[in-house]
Amino acid sequence: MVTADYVVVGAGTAGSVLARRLLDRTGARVLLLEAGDRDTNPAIHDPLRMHELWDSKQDWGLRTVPQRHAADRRLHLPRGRVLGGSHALNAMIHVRGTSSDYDGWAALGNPGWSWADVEPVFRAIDSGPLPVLRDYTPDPIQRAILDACVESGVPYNPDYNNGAQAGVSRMQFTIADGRRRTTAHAYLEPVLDDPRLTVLTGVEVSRLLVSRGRCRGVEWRQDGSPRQAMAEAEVVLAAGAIGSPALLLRSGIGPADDLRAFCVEVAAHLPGVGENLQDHWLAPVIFGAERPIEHTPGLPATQTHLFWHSRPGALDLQPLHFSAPLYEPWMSGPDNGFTLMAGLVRPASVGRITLPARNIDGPPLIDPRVLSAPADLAALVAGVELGRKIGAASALRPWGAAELYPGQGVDLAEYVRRTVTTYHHSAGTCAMGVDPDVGAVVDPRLRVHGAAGLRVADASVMPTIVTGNTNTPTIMIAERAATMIAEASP
Ligand SMILES: Cc1cc2nc3c(=O)[nH]c(=O)nc-3n(C[C@H](O)[C@H](O)[C@H](O)COP(=O)(O)OP(=O)(O)OC[C@H]3O[C@@H](n4cnc5c(N)ncnc54)[C@H](O)[C@@H]3O)c2cc1C
Repeated sequence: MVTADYVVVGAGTAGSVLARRLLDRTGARVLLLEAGDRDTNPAIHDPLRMHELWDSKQDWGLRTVPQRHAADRRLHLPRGRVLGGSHALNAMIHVRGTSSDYDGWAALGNPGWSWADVEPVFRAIDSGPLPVLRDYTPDPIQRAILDACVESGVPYNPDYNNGAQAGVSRMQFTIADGRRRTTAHAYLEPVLDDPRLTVLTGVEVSRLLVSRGRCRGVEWRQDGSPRQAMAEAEVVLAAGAIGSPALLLRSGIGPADDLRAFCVEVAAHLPGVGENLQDHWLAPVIFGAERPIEHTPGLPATQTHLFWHSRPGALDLQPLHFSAPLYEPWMSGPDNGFTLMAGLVRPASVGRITLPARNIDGPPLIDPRVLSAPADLAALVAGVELGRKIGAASALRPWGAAELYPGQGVDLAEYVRRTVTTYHHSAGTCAMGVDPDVGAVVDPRLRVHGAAGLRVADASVMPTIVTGNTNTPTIMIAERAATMIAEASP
Protein backbone atom coordinates (compact mmCIF):
# COMPACT_ATOMS: atom_id res chain seq x y z
CA MET A 1 0.00 0.00 0.00
CA VAL A 2 1.19 3.51 -0.86
CA THR A 3 0.33 6.60 1.16
CA ALA A 4 0.47 10.27 0.17
CA ASP A 5 -1.23 13.47 1.19
CA TYR A 6 -2.85 13.93 -2.22
CA VAL A 7 -3.60 11.15 -4.67
CA VAL A 8 -4.21 12.53 -8.17
CA VAL A 9 -5.83 10.14 -10.68
CA GLY A 10 -4.84 10.83 -14.31
CA ALA A 11 -1.69 12.57 -15.59
CA GLY A 12 -3.32 14.30 -18.54
CA THR A 13 -3.69 18.00 -19.24
CA ALA A 14 -5.14 18.74 -15.80
CA GLY A 15 -3.42 16.07 -13.68
CA SER A 16 0.08 17.12 -14.74
CA VAL A 17 -0.62 20.75 -13.82
CA LEU A 18 -2.26 19.78 -10.53
CA ALA A 19 0.59 17.56 -9.37
CA ARG A 20 3.13 20.29 -10.11
CA ARG A 21 1.12 23.07 -8.49
CA LEU A 22 0.37 21.02 -5.37
CA LEU A 23 4.12 20.64 -4.92
CA ASP A 24 4.64 24.37 -5.55
CA ARG A 25 1.84 25.57 -3.28
CA THR A 26 1.79 23.05 -0.42
CA GLY A 27 4.44 21.11 1.49
CA ALA A 28 2.55 17.91 0.72
CA ARG A 29 3.46 14.53 -0.76
CA VAL A 30 1.72 13.86 -4.07
CA LEU A 31 1.04 10.52 -5.73
CA LEU A 32 0.11 10.77 -9.43
CA LEU A 33 -1.43 7.67 -11.04
CA GLU A 34 -1.72 7.29 -14.80
CA ALA A 35 -3.24 4.40 -16.75
CA GLY A 36 -0.97 4.90 -19.78
CA ASP A 37 2.78 4.76 -20.15
CA ARG A 38 5.45 7.39 -20.68
CA ASP A 39 5.26 9.37 -23.93
CA THR A 40 8.00 7.58 -25.85
CA ASN A 41 6.08 7.24 -29.16
CA PRO A 42 7.94 9.64 -31.56
CA ALA A 43 4.65 10.51 -33.31
CA ILE A 44 3.55 12.33 -30.13
CA HIS A 45 6.38 14.81 -30.44
CA ASP A 46 6.07 15.62 -34.16
CA PRO A 47 3.10 17.95 -34.72
CA LEU A 48 2.63 16.67 -38.28
CA ARG A 49 2.16 13.06 -37.15
CA MET A 50 -0.81 13.45 -34.79
CA HIS A 51 -3.09 11.39 -37.07
CA GLU A 52 -0.86 8.35 -36.39
CA LEU A 53 -1.89 8.42 -32.73
CA TRP A 54 -5.55 7.59 -33.31
CA ASP A 55 -6.30 4.01 -32.27
CA SER A 56 -2.65 3.64 -31.23
CA LYS A 57 -1.58 2.27 -27.83
CA GLN A 58 -1.79 5.84 -26.52
CA ASP A 59 -5.49 6.19 -27.44
CA TRP A 60 -8.24 4.70 -25.26
CA GLY A 61 -9.92 4.00 -28.63
CA LEU A 62 -13.42 4.79 -27.40
CA ARG A 63 -16.49 4.82 -29.64
CA THR A 64 -19.87 6.41 -29.01
CA VAL A 65 -23.03 4.34 -29.07
CA PRO A 66 -24.77 4.51 -32.51
CA GLN A 67 -25.85 8.10 -33.09
CA ARG A 68 -29.49 8.26 -34.17
CA HIS A 69 -29.21 11.69 -35.74
CA ALA A 70 -25.91 10.94 -37.48
CA ALA A 71 -26.81 8.02 -39.75
CA ASP A 72 -26.54 5.56 -36.82
CA ARG A 73 -22.76 5.82 -36.88
CA ARG A 74 -20.53 5.06 -33.89
CA LEU A 75 -18.11 7.97 -33.71
CA HIS A 76 -14.47 7.57 -32.75
CA LEU A 77 -13.65 9.52 -29.60
CA PRO A 78 -9.84 9.64 -29.28
CA ARG A 79 -8.62 10.17 -25.68
CA GLY A 80 -5.01 10.12 -24.54
CA ARG A 81 -3.87 7.17 -22.45
CA VAL A 82 -0.31 8.29 -21.79
CA LEU A 83 1.60 10.78 -19.68
CA GLY A 84 0.18 14.10 -20.93
CA GLY A 85 -3.24 12.55 -21.60
CA SER A 86 -5.22 14.06 -24.45
CA HIS A 87 -2.69 16.89 -24.68
CA ALA A 88 -0.33 14.26 -26.12
CA LEU A 89 -2.84 13.50 -28.91
CA ASN A 90 -4.44 16.86 -29.56
CA ALA A 91 -3.93 19.49 -32.26
CA MET A 92 -2.10 21.78 -29.78
CA ILE A 93 -4.37 24.77 -30.49
CA HIS A 94 -4.26 27.31 -27.67
CA VAL A 95 -7.63 29.04 -27.07
CA ARG A 96 -8.92 30.68 -23.89
CA GLY A 97 -12.65 30.93 -24.75
CA THR A 98 -14.75 34.07 -24.37
CA SER A 99 -15.43 36.18 -21.31
CA SER A 100 -19.13 35.26 -21.54
CA ASP A 101 -18.27 31.56 -21.12
CA TYR A 102 -16.89 32.16 -17.65
CA ASP A 103 -19.36 34.87 -16.68
CA GLY A 104 -21.99 32.25 -17.58
CA TRP A 105 -20.41 29.77 -15.13
CA ALA A 106 -20.50 32.39 -12.38
CA ALA A 107 -24.12 33.30 -13.21
CA LEU A 108 -25.04 29.64 -12.69
CA GLY A 109 -24.01 30.07 -9.04
CA ASN A 110 -20.27 29.42 -9.18
CA PRO A 111 -18.41 32.24 -7.44
CA GLY A 112 -14.73 32.47 -8.33
CA TRP A 113 -15.17 31.47 -11.99
CA SER A 114 -16.17 34.73 -13.70
CA TRP A 115 -13.96 36.21 -16.44
CA ALA A 116 -12.60 38.70 -13.90
CA ASP A 117 -11.53 35.73 -11.75
CA VAL A 118 -10.06 33.52 -14.46
CA GLU A 119 -8.48 36.06 -16.83
CA PRO A 120 -5.45 36.58 -14.56
CA VAL A 121 -5.02 32.80 -14.44
CA PHE A 122 -4.96 32.65 -18.25
CA ARG A 123 -2.39 35.46 -18.29
CA ALA A 124 -0.26 33.55 -15.79
CA ILE A 125 -0.54 30.40 -17.96
CA ASP A 126 0.76 32.40 -20.93
CA SER A 127 3.84 33.43 -18.98
CA GLY A 128 4.20 30.04 -17.27
CA PRO A 129 6.17 26.94 -18.20
CA LEU A 130 4.07 25.96 -21.23
CA PRO A 131 5.40 27.65 -24.38
CA VAL A 132 2.89 29.18 -26.82
CA LEU A 133 3.90 29.52 -30.47
CA ARG A 134 2.42 32.62 -32.07
CA ASP A 135 5.06 33.77 -34.51
CA TYR A 136 5.54 31.38 -37.43
CA THR A 137 5.12 31.21 -41.19
CA PRO A 138 2.07 29.10 -42.10
CA ASP A 139 1.91 26.71 -45.08
CA PRO A 140 1.40 28.68 -48.34
CA ILE A 141 -2.10 27.16 -48.75
CA GLN A 142 -3.02 28.39 -45.27
CA ARG A 143 -2.05 31.94 -46.23
CA ALA A 144 -4.25 31.69 -49.33
CA ILE A 145 -7.16 30.35 -47.23
CA LEU A 146 -6.73 33.27 -44.84
CA ASP A 147 -6.94 35.70 -47.79
CA ALA A 148 -10.00 33.83 -49.09
CA CYS A 149 -11.72 34.26 -45.71
CA VAL A 150 -11.09 38.02 -45.72
CA GLU A 151 -12.35 38.18 -49.31
CA SER A 152 -15.50 36.34 -48.14
CA GLY A 153 -16.26 39.02 -45.55
CA VAL A 154 -14.56 37.62 -42.43
CA PRO A 155 -12.16 40.22 -40.97
CA TYR A 156 -8.59 39.33 -40.00
CA ASN A 157 -8.11 39.06 -36.23
CA PRO A 158 -4.42 39.07 -35.24
CA ASP A 159 -5.10 37.64 -31.74
CA TYR A 160 -8.30 35.74 -30.94
CA ASN A 161 -7.09 35.31 -27.32
CA ASN A 162 -7.05 39.03 -26.74
CA GLY A 163 -10.66 39.54 -25.64
CA ALA A 164 -12.48 39.50 -28.98
CA GLN A 165 -12.60 36.18 -30.82
CA ALA A 166 -14.45 37.06 -34.04
CA GLY A 167 -12.58 36.90 -37.34
CA VAL A 168 -10.04 34.72 -39.10
CA SER A 169 -6.73 34.11 -37.35
CA ARG A 170 -3.57 32.13 -37.41
CA MET A 171 -3.76 29.57 -34.62
CA GLN A 172 -1.58 29.74 -31.52
CA PHE A 173 0.00 26.41 -30.53
CA THR A 174 1.61 24.71 -27.54
CA ILE A 175 4.68 23.91 -29.64
CA ALA A 176 8.36 24.81 -29.15
CA ASP A 177 11.26 24.15 -31.53
CA GLY A 178 8.99 22.18 -33.83
CA ARG A 179 7.93 19.76 -31.08
CA ARG A 180 4.66 19.29 -29.20
CA ARG A 181 4.82 20.48 -25.60
CA THR A 182 2.27 18.98 -23.22
CA THR A 183 1.56 19.90 -19.63
CA ALA A 184 3.45 16.71 -18.74
CA HIS A 185 6.57 18.13 -20.43
CA ALA A 186 6.20 21.66 -19.15
CA TYR A 187 4.84 21.22 -15.62
CA LEU A 188 5.69 17.68 -14.57
CA GLU A 189 9.08 16.84 -16.07
CA PRO A 190 10.98 19.55 -14.15
CA VAL A 191 9.81 18.14 -10.78
CA LEU A 192 10.13 14.40 -11.44
CA ASP A 193 13.10 14.25 -9.06
CA ASP A 194 11.22 15.97 -6.22
CA PRO A 195 11.18 13.44 -3.33
CA ARG A 196 7.63 14.53 -2.45
CA LEU A 197 6.33 13.37 -5.85
CA THR A 198 5.67 9.77 -6.92
CA VAL A 199 4.44 9.13 -10.46
CA LEU A 200 3.19 5.62 -11.26
CA THR A 201 2.37 4.84 -14.89
CA GLY A 202 0.51 1.76 -16.16
CA VAL A 203 -1.90 2.08 -13.20
CA GLU A 204 -5.58 2.07 -14.18
CA VAL A 205 -7.53 2.97 -11.06
CA SER A 206 -10.62 0.77 -10.83
CA ARG A 207 -12.38 2.12 -7.71
CA LEU A 208 -12.33 4.89 -5.17
CA LEU A 209 -12.26 3.66 -1.57
CA VAL A 210 -15.22 5.40 0.06
CA SER A 211 -16.33 4.68 3.58
CA ARG A 212 -18.63 6.56 5.94
CA GLY A 213 -19.06 9.41 3.44
CA ARG A 214 -15.33 10.01 2.93
CA CYS A 215 -13.01 9.05 0.08
CA ARG A 216 -9.91 7.55 1.66
CA GLY A 217 -7.95 6.26 -1.30
CA VAL A 218 -8.04 4.38 -4.59
CA GLU A 219 -7.63 0.81 -5.79
CA TRP A 220 -6.26 -0.87 -8.93
CA ARG A 221 -5.07 -4.27 -10.02
CA GLN A 222 -1.49 -5.10 -10.79
CA ASP A 223 -0.31 -8.55 -11.91
CA GLY A 224 -3.71 -9.91 -10.89
CA SER A 225 -3.56 -8.57 -7.32
CA PRO A 226 -5.41 -5.60 -5.83
CA ARG A 227 -3.26 -2.60 -4.88
CA GLN A 228 -4.30 0.43 -2.90
CA ALA A 229 -3.11 3.97 -2.31
CA MET A 230 -4.38 5.98 0.64
CA ALA A 231 -4.75 9.76 0.71
CA GLU A 232 -4.14 11.47 4.05
CA ALA A 233 -5.73 14.68 2.75
CA GLU A 234 -7.67 14.25 -0.52
CA VAL A 235 -8.14 12.26 -3.70
CA VAL A 236 -8.37 14.44 -6.80
CA LEU A 237 -9.85 13.00 -9.99
CA ALA A 238 -8.28 14.29 -13.19
CA ALA A 239 -9.21 11.32 -15.37
CA GLY A 240 -10.98 13.47 -17.97
CA ALA A 241 -14.59 13.98 -19.04
CA ILE A 242 -15.05 10.27 -19.75
CA GLY A 243 -12.75 8.73 -17.12
CA SER A 244 -13.79 10.80 -14.09
CA PRO A 245 -17.57 10.15 -14.23
CA ALA A 246 -16.91 6.47 -15.05
CA LEU A 247 -14.75 6.13 -11.96
CA LEU A 248 -17.33 7.86 -9.75
CA LEU A 249 -20.09 5.54 -11.04
CA ARG A 250 -17.98 2.41 -10.48
CA SER A 251 -17.36 3.64 -6.93
CA GLY A 252 -21.03 4.10 -6.03
CA ILE A 253 -21.23 7.85 -6.59
CA GLY A 254 -23.97 8.65 -9.10
CA PRO A 255 -27.71 8.25 -9.76
CA ALA A 256 -28.86 5.74 -7.11
CA ASP A 257 -31.22 3.84 -9.44
CA ASP A 258 -28.48 3.34 -12.04
CA LEU A 259 -26.02 2.24 -9.37
CA ARG A 260 -28.45 -0.37 -8.05
CA ALA A 261 -28.97 -1.62 -11.61
CA PHE A 262 -25.17 -2.05 -11.81
CA CYS A 263 -25.28 -3.87 -8.41
CA VAL A 264 -22.97 -1.19 -6.99
CA GLU A 265 -23.49 -0.12 -3.38
CA VAL A 266 -24.61 3.52 -3.26
CA ALA A 267 -22.02 5.72 -1.55
CA ALA A 268 -23.62 9.02 -2.58
CA HIS A 269 -26.74 9.66 -4.66
CA LEU A 270 -25.62 12.22 -7.26
CA PRO A 271 -27.98 12.28 -10.24
CA GLY A 272 -25.66 14.49 -12.34
CA VAL A 273 -22.71 12.09 -12.65
CA GLY A 274 -22.20 11.33 -16.37
CA GLU A 275 -25.02 13.67 -17.45
CA ASN A 276 -24.54 17.01 -19.24
CA LEU A 277 -22.05 15.61 -21.79
CA GLN A 278 -21.24 18.44 -24.17
CA ASP A 279 -18.90 18.50 -27.15
CA HIS A 280 -18.10 20.49 -30.28
CA TRP A 281 -18.79 19.12 -33.76
CA LEU A 282 -17.13 19.14 -37.20
CA ALA A 283 -18.20 18.50 -40.81
CA PRO A 284 -15.72 18.67 -43.73
CA VAL A 285 -15.78 20.64 -46.98
CA ILE A 286 -13.03 19.04 -49.09
CA PHE A 287 -11.24 20.54 -52.06
CA GLY A 288 -8.77 19.09 -54.55
CA ALA A 289 -5.95 21.37 -55.69
CA GLU A 290 -3.77 21.54 -58.81
CA ARG A 291 -0.81 23.33 -57.22
CA PRO A 292 1.17 21.01 -54.91
CA ILE A 293 0.39 21.63 -51.23
CA GLU A 294 3.44 21.79 -48.99
CA HIS A 295 3.53 20.97 -45.28
CA THR A 296 5.81 22.94 -42.99
CA PRO A 297 7.82 20.67 -40.68
CA GLY A 298 7.14 21.36 -37.03
CA LEU A 299 3.58 22.60 -37.55
CA PRO A 300 0.31 20.65 -37.51
CA ALA A 301 -1.74 20.35 -40.71
CA THR A 302 -4.27 22.89 -39.38
CA GLN A 303 -3.02 26.45 -38.88
CA THR A 304 -5.85 28.93 -39.46
CA HIS A 305 -9.38 29.13 -38.11
CA LEU A 306 -12.36 31.45 -37.77
CA PHE A 307 -14.60 32.36 -34.93
CA TRP A 308 -17.78 33.24 -36.78
CA HIS A 309 -21.56 32.96 -36.81
CA SER A 310 -24.10 30.68 -38.44
CA ARG A 311 -26.73 33.42 -38.08
CA PRO A 312 -26.49 37.09 -37.12
CA GLY A 313 -25.78 37.70 -33.45
CA ALA A 314 -24.39 34.24 -32.65
CA LEU A 315 -20.69 33.44 -32.26
CA ASP A 316 -21.25 29.74 -32.64
CA LEU A 317 -18.84 28.53 -35.34
CA GLN A 318 -15.12 27.80 -35.23
CA PRO A 319 -14.27 26.42 -38.68
CA LEU A 320 -10.68 25.18 -38.96
CA HIS A 321 -8.62 24.64 -42.07
CA PHE A 322 -6.38 21.66 -42.86
CA SER A 323 -3.63 21.53 -45.52
CA ALA A 324 -4.84 18.03 -46.47
CA PRO A 325 -8.03 16.40 -47.78
CA LEU A 326 -9.57 14.61 -44.78
CA TYR A 327 -11.72 11.95 -46.43
CA GLU A 328 -14.28 9.82 -44.64
CA PRO A 329 -13.84 6.06 -45.29
CA TRP A 330 -16.62 6.14 -47.95
CA MET A 331 -15.01 9.03 -49.85
CA SER A 332 -12.21 8.98 -52.40
CA GLY A 333 -10.16 11.63 -54.19
CA PRO A 334 -6.67 12.93 -54.88
CA ASP A 335 -4.05 13.20 -52.12
CA ASN A 336 -3.38 16.85 -53.00
CA GLY A 337 -6.04 19.07 -51.49
CA PHE A 338 -7.29 20.86 -48.40
CA THR A 339 -10.24 20.78 -46.01
CA LEU A 340 -12.28 23.67 -44.66
CA MET A 341 -13.84 22.03 -41.64
CA ALA A 342 -17.13 23.50 -40.42
CA GLY A 343 -16.97 23.59 -36.62
CA LEU A 344 -19.82 24.14 -34.16
CA VAL A 345 -18.72 25.48 -30.77
CA ARG A 346 -22.03 26.51 -29.16
CA PRO A 347 -23.93 23.23 -29.37
CA ALA A 348 -27.44 22.73 -27.99
CA SER A 349 -27.31 18.92 -28.04
CA VAL A 350 -26.49 17.39 -24.66
CA GLY A 351 -25.68 13.73 -24.03
CA ARG A 352 -24.65 11.40 -21.24
CA ILE A 353 -22.19 8.74 -20.15
CA THR A 354 -23.10 5.66 -18.24
CA LEU A 355 -21.69 2.17 -17.64
CA PRO A 356 -22.63 -1.06 -19.41
CA ALA A 357 -24.84 -2.78 -16.79
CA ARG A 358 -23.42 -6.24 -17.62
CA ASN A 359 -19.77 -5.27 -17.23
CA ILE A 360 -19.28 -2.04 -15.36
CA ASP A 361 -15.51 -2.31 -15.74
CA GLY A 362 -15.80 -2.24 -19.52
CA PRO A 363 -15.65 0.91 -21.67
CA PRO A 364 -18.40 3.38 -20.71
CA LEU A 365 -21.47 3.88 -22.90
CA ILE A 366 -20.95 7.32 -24.44
CA ASP A 367 -24.01 8.93 -25.99
CA PRO A 368 -23.38 12.56 -26.98
CA ARG A 369 -26.75 12.68 -28.83
CA VAL A 370 -25.04 14.60 -31.61
CA LEU A 371 -27.43 16.71 -33.73
CA SER A 372 -30.38 15.80 -31.49
CA ALA A 373 -31.03 19.56 -31.27
CA PRO A 374 -32.22 20.71 -34.74
CA ALA A 375 -30.40 24.05 -34.21
CA ASP A 376 -27.05 22.20 -34.29
CA LEU A 377 -27.79 20.69 -37.68
CA ALA A 378 -28.80 24.09 -39.06
CA ALA A 379 -25.62 25.71 -37.69
CA LEU A 380 -23.34 23.03 -39.17
CA VAL A 381 -25.11 23.30 -42.55
CA ALA A 382 -24.45 27.06 -42.41
CA GLY A 383 -20.80 26.25 -41.58
CA VAL A 384 -20.55 23.98 -44.63
CA GLU A 385 -22.06 26.71 -46.83
CA LEU A 386 -19.51 29.19 -45.47
CA GLY A 387 -16.67 26.73 -46.25
CA ARG A 388 -17.93 26.38 -49.84
CA LYS A 389 -18.04 30.15 -50.22
CA ILE A 390 -14.48 30.55 -48.92
CA GLY A 391 -13.24 27.73 -51.14
CA ALA A 392 -14.70 29.47 -54.20
CA ALA A 393 -13.00 32.83 -53.45
CA SER A 394 -10.54 34.18 -56.03
CA ALA A 395 -7.58 33.90 -53.57
CA LEU A 396 -7.80 30.12 -54.01
CA ARG A 397 -8.17 30.16 -57.81
CA PRO A 398 -4.39 30.07 -58.50
CA TRP A 399 -4.39 26.83 -56.50
CA GLY A 400 -6.92 25.24 -58.85
CA ALA A 401 -9.24 24.60 -55.89
CA ALA A 402 -12.19 22.38 -56.82
CA GLU A 403 -14.86 21.29 -54.36
CA LEU A 404 -14.98 17.50 -54.03
CA TYR A 405 -17.28 17.12 -51.00
CA PRO A 406 -20.12 17.71 -50.41
CA GLY A 407 -20.26 18.51 -54.18
CA GLN A 408 -23.11 20.08 -56.09
CA GLY A 409 -26.71 18.89 -55.73
CA VAL A 410 -26.14 17.14 -52.40
CA ASP A 411 -28.66 17.49 -49.56
CA LEU A 412 -26.47 19.32 -47.04
CA ALA A 413 -28.43 18.22 -43.95
CA GLU A 414 -28.03 14.60 -45.02
CA TYR A 415 -24.35 15.20 -45.78
CA VAL A 416 -23.75 16.65 -42.29
CA ARG A 417 -25.47 13.64 -40.69
CA ARG A 418 -23.19 11.31 -42.69
CA THR A 419 -19.97 13.17 -41.93
CA VAL A 420 -20.30 14.85 -38.53
CA THR A 421 -17.42 13.96 -36.18
CA THR A 422 -16.46 15.05 -32.71
CA TYR A 423 -14.10 17.99 -32.31
CA HIS A 424 -12.71 15.95 -29.35
CA HIS A 425 -13.77 18.43 -26.69
CA SER A 426 -15.90 16.26 -24.35
CA ALA A 427 -16.80 18.23 -21.22
CA GLY A 428 -19.41 18.75 -18.53
CA THR A 429 -19.99 15.24 -17.11
CA CYS A 430 -19.16 16.18 -13.49
CA ALA A 431 -20.63 19.66 -13.69
CA MET A 432 -19.83 22.34 -11.16
CA GLY A 433 -22.80 23.87 -9.31
CA VAL A 434 -24.50 24.28 -5.99
CA ASP A 435 -27.53 22.01 -6.23
CA PRO A 436 -26.98 18.26 -6.71
CA ASP A 437 -30.70 17.81 -7.36
CA VAL A 438 -30.37 19.78 -10.59
CA GLY A 439 -27.25 18.02 -11.77
CA ALA A 440 -24.31 19.55 -9.88
CA VAL A 441 -21.59 16.98 -9.14
CA VAL A 442 -18.93 19.24 -7.63
CA ASP A 443 -19.34 22.50 -5.74
CA PRO A 444 -17.64 25.72 -6.90
CA ARG A 445 -14.49 24.62 -5.03
CA LEU A 446 -14.59 21.38 -7.01
CA ARG A 447 -15.45 19.19 -3.98
CA VAL A 448 -17.74 16.27 -4.83
CA HIS A 449 -21.16 16.81 -3.28
CA GLY A 450 -21.83 14.20 -0.60
CA ALA A 451 -18.32 12.69 -0.49
CA ALA A 452 -15.67 14.30 1.70
CA GLY A 453 -12.00 14.15 0.75
CA LEU A 454 -12.74 14.02 -2.97
CA ARG A 455 -12.50 16.61 -5.76
CA VAL A 456 -12.71 16.55 -9.52
CA ALA A 457 -10.49 18.92 -11.49
CA ASP A 458 -10.54 18.40 -15.26
CA ALA A 459 -12.69 19.17 -18.33
CA SER A 460 -15.62 17.33 -16.78
CA VAL A 461 -16.38 20.12 -14.28
CA MET A 462 -17.28 22.71 -16.94
CA PRO A 463 -20.98 23.41 -16.36
CA THR A 464 -21.25 24.62 -19.97
CA ILE A 465 -18.69 23.98 -22.66
CA VAL A 466 -16.48 26.92 -23.58
CA THR A 467 -16.46 28.63 -26.98
CA GLY A 468 -13.35 27.07 -28.45
CA ASN A 469 -10.84 24.31 -27.80
CA THR A 470 -10.84 22.96 -24.28
CA ASN A 471 -7.19 22.26 -23.42
CA THR A 472 -6.18 25.70 -22.12
CA PRO A 473 -9.45 26.14 -20.15
CA THR A 474 -8.67 22.75 -18.55
CA ILE A 475 -5.21 23.99 -17.55
CA MET A 476 -6.93 27.00 -15.99
CA ILE A 477 -9.29 24.68 -14.05
CA ALA A 478 -6.30 22.71 -12.72
CA GLU A 479 -4.48 25.88 -11.69
CA ARG A 480 -7.59 27.11 -9.84
CA ALA A 481 -8.07 23.70 -8.23
CA ALA A 482 -4.50 23.62 -6.90
CA THR A 483 -4.97 27.09 -5.41
CA MET A 484 -8.23 26.05 -3.73
CA ILE A 485 -6.66 22.88 -2.34
CA ALA A 486 -3.66 24.83 -1.05
CA GLU A 487 -6.00 27.33 0.65
CA ALA A 488 -7.76 24.44 2.40
CA SER A 489 -4.60 22.57 3.38
CA PRO A 490 -3.52 22.66 7.03
C1 LIG B 1 -7.54 14.26 -30.99
C2 LIG B 1 -7.78 15.43 -30.07
C3 LIG B 1 -7.56 16.73 -30.55
C4 LIG B 1 -7.77 17.82 -29.71
N1 LIG B 1 -7.35 19.06 -30.12
C5 LIG B 1 -7.34 20.08 -29.22
C6 LIG B 1 -6.67 21.30 -29.52
O1 LIG B 1 -6.02 21.45 -30.56
N2 LIG B 1 -6.72 22.30 -28.59
C7 LIG B 1 -7.40 22.15 -27.42
O2 LIG B 1 -7.47 23.13 -26.66
N3 LIG B 1 -8.00 21.00 -27.09
C8 LIG B 1 -7.94 19.94 -27.94
N4 LIG B 1 -8.45 18.73 -27.57
C9 LIG B 1 -9.13 18.61 -26.27
C10 LIG B 1 -8.15 18.63 -25.09
O3 LIG B 1 -7.00 17.88 -25.39
C11 LIG B 1 -8.88 18.11 -23.86
O4 LIG B 1 -10.00 18.91 -23.58
C12 LIG B 1 -7.97 18.08 -22.63
O5 LIG B 1 -6.81 17.33 -22.89
C13 LIG B 1 -8.74 17.48 -21.45
O6 LIG B 1 -7.88 17.38 -20.35
P1 LIG B 1 -8.25 16.46 -19.10
O7 LIG B 1 -7.17 16.64 -18.12
O8 LIG B 1 -9.65 16.74 -18.71
O9 LIG B 1 -8.24 14.97 -19.68
P2 LIG B 1 -7.05 14.15 -20.33
O10 LIG B 1 -5.97 15.03 -20.83
O11 LIG B 1 -7.69 13.21 -21.30
O12 LIG B 1 -6.42 13.36 -19.11
C14 LIG B 1 -7.03 12.29 -18.45
C15 LIG B 1 -5.93 11.32 -18.04
O13 LIG B 1 -6.46 10.40 -17.11
C16 LIG B 1 -6.02 9.10 -17.43
N5 LIG B 1 -7.02 8.18 -16.89
C17 LIG B 1 -8.32 8.03 -17.25
N6 LIG B 1 -8.91 7.10 -16.49
C18 LIG B 1 -7.97 6.64 -15.62
C19 LIG B 1 -7.98 5.68 -14.59
N7 LIG B 1 -9.08 4.98 -14.30
N8 LIG B 1 -6.83 5.46 -13.89
C20 LIG B 1 -5.70 6.15 -14.17
N9 LIG B 1 -5.64 7.08 -15.16
C21 LIG B 1 -6.76 7.33 -15.86
C22 LIG B 1 -5.95 9.10 -18.94
O14 LIG B 1 -5.15 8.07 -19.44
C23 LIG B 1 -5.40 10.50 -19.21
O15 LIG B 1 -4.00 10.53 -19.22
C24 LIG B 1 -8.27 17.62 -28.39
C25 LIG B 1 -8.49 16.32 -27.92
C26 LIG B 1 -8.22 15.24 -28.73
C27 LIG B 1 -8.42 13.85 -28.19
